[in-house]
Amino acid sequence: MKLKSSEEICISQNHLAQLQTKYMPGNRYSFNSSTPKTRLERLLRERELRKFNQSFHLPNEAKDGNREGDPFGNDSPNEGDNGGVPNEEEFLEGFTTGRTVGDAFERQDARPSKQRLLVVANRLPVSAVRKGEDSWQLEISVGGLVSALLGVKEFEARWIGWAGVNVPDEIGQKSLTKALAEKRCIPVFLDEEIVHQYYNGYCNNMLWPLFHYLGLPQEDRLATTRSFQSQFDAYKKANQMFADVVNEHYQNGDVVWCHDYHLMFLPKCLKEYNTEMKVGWFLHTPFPSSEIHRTLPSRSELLRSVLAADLVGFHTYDYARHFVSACTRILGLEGTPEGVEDQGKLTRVAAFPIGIDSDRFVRALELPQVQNHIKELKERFAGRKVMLGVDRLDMIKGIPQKILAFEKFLEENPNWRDKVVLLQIAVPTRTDVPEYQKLTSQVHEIVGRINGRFGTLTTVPIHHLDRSLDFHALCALYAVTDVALVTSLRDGMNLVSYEFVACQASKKGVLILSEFAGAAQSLGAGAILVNPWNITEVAASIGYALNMPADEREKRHWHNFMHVTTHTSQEWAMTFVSELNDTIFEAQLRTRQVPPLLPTKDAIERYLQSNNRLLILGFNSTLTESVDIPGRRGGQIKEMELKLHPDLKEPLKKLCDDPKTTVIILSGSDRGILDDNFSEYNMWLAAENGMFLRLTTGEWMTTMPDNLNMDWVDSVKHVFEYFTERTPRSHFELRETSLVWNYKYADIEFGRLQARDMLQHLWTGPISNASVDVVQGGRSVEVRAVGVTKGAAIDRILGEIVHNRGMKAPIDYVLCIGHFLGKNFLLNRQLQQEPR
Ligand SMILES: O=P(O)(O)OC[C@H]1O[C@H](O[C@H]2O[C@H](CO)[C@@H](O)[C@H](O)[C@H]2O)[C@H](O)[C@@H](O)[C@@H]1O
Ligand SMILES: O=c1ccn([C@@H]2O[C@H](COP(=O)(O)OP(=O)(O)O)[C@@H](O)[C@H]2O)c(=O)[nH]1
Repeated sequence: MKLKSSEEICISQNHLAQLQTKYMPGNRYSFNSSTPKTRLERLLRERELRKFNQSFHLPNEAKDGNREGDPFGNDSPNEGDNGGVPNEEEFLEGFTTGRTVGDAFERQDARPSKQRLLVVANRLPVSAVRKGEDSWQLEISVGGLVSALLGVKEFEARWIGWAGVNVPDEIGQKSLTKALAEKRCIPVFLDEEIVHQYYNGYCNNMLWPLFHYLGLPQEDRLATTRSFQSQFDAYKKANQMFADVVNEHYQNGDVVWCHDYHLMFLPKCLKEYNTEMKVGWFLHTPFPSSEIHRTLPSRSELLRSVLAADLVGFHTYDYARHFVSACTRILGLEGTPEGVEDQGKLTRVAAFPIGIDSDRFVRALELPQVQNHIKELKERFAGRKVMLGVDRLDMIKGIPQKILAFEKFLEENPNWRDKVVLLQIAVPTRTDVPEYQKLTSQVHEIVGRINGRFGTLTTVPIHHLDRSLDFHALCALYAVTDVALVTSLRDGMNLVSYEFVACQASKKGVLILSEFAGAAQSLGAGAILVNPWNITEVAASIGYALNMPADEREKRHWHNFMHVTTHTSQEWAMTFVSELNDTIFEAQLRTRQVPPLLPTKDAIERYLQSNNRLLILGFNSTLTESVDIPGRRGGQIKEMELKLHPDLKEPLKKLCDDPKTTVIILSGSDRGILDDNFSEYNMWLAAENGMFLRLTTGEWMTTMPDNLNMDWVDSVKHVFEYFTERTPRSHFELRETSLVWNYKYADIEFGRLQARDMLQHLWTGPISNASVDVVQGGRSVEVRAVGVTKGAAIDRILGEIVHNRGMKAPIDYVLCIGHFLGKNFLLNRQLQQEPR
């Protein structure tokens, strides 16, 4: 890190003073005029503070030699054995120590405090290899999730996960726990059977292919369909085991960040244990279209468990959108721009594209050992352009497709055959899963065939390695590459493409990138985007990339380099945690706005003391039987019948027979429906929002205001018929004072679009001047004569009841229970003013 000039530091000190006055006094979220009120304001300020902390504190720390908690703070390339670039051991230390800016607002002195972060992922950043009864060797794990999270140095973090090894004995478990503790890692011990069913089975044979659009097991994988239930049980059991370890180590105020498809059940387990826990969940893979997710037998359970988290994150907006859509279509919940809402509880859903620790790569290129590697590679491949693929040997990476495209290129361009080489690093992964074993032989076979076809006695066109490389070797390879080839069929993000760009400052090579990798959204402008399934297109792109003029390469590289060096893994983690903190704060604010729960004990006591009570009850969604998930199960017919819940019949009868209690059913439903359900009770029925009233022993009378104009009905009916015909599974009800179009069972997104169109027409079309109210419900549109509201009707209803009963004593108790919408607000207000 370069020291800033004194002038810059001086400016920063002024800036500090300003910031301190602006943000520091009092609590982070206290409401005075200078504190941010909206989420965006808060997040913007927090971001500004983060930037400020980075630019202001680091030079001072470097100057003081105070590098505690920041082993890489002063990274002059000449320093230390490693030139300031951490080796893998140190790299790991970097993850486990460090400062935070997440809670900077809470400090008075502008020196941020550390926020404790529990990172929970299936795999620990190190895998353990047993060397003796109680001795262990720890090796860094390979994969994008580990790479990205190791770059996160701003929190006091602990990592909880599986060490990739079965440790059945107590001595082994104790000694491994101790060895891992030095790396601030905490193991979850999974036995072989669980690993087989949970990791190899449910995670990697079921969820992984499904989330990457490869579908559920078919043909030879069909047998696994039968073991689905036991695998799912093991999945839940494994998630609970992770939760138990988190609970054991959790301290108040910790942020718990759960990662990936292995742990979709974890947020629910954690919240069941402690509702106060701050829980975030991030998915590193794509989240597929809801039509794909819908095929999964445990689709609903998994979605609901994830929704227990406070914040749910994805790499791209597309994945976030798919998730919200799955929650609306499969669970019938409300999707909003903020996330998913269920009975007033919001789970925030957003995109947080991951990045890499780009500095680490840039600095590594200057190390002597990397320079030596680079020299060797240049000599080895002199006179040939180098193309590179680096992937785990996984079917989603499109390795066979990549190699076939390269073959096609060689086939069509004989002049390139001795001038280009493809180096493919294929890291073995999930080797216990049969699909992966099959892929390995398939790739070997194709590589052998192509090398046989185009190789000579001294050279082969493809160098294929079934192994991983260490960090330095990888950096050298990235640096000497002319064209990197990423052909994932689907990929959550793909960090290899980022790492390649970070190492290309001098060469400015070309990136050919699958449009189905999340990275295509961020590096799309500089890369050549391809459809990996289209081998002809990929072959042509290889030719284009190899022949690309220097100025075009430079422009493309620069664009991507800027992105990779600014959207780092540190930024990613800090943004996620900062939004998680903010989400919790927002939820607390919202909770304050929700009307408090009825104090049941108090309500009962007062009920017992009172002598002339009035109970006003809604019907639909208040006294009816609940129907299963709407939209999918054919529950429409059942619910349209609107039946009183059988369990309520007995208590309702008792209430109605009590001479001290008057019960009114106040409903939007028409008279017939109320007659069908309540004729046998001694009560008042107020149909169509109170426009019709009857004591069950008497006749219906109307409480409609005089001169209610209903001339508009035919025009509206015409509009409703039109939309009902064009919106499958929608329907409308023609009542005497209103018309209601309901799309609760229709495709929710289509229903909403149709409703928007309909409202537009009603507000601006032929009936725009009629004296009607057009009311937009959750999943309905209602048109009714002006004045037809429960609020307006209640006065007339009360007058009628008091008169009819010849009531002398005042009403001394009113309890109103219903499923109220904003449109009934008037009624609520009136009742609140009633004497109690
Ligand atoms: O732990 P394994 O089963 O050996 O698999 C390795 C990791 O693979 C996946 O990585 C994903 O995360 C990357 C970073 O966000 C992303 O760039 C990439 O597109 C994904 O495939 C998996 O999601 C991890 O959980 C695994 O650890
Ligand atoms: O020999 C190798 C090959 C790959 N990697 C790392 O593995 C990660 C792969 O991440 P990516 O997001 O591309 O895909 P994933 O494997 O997570 O699906 C990258 O950080 C690579 O640097 C590595 O350490 N050694």
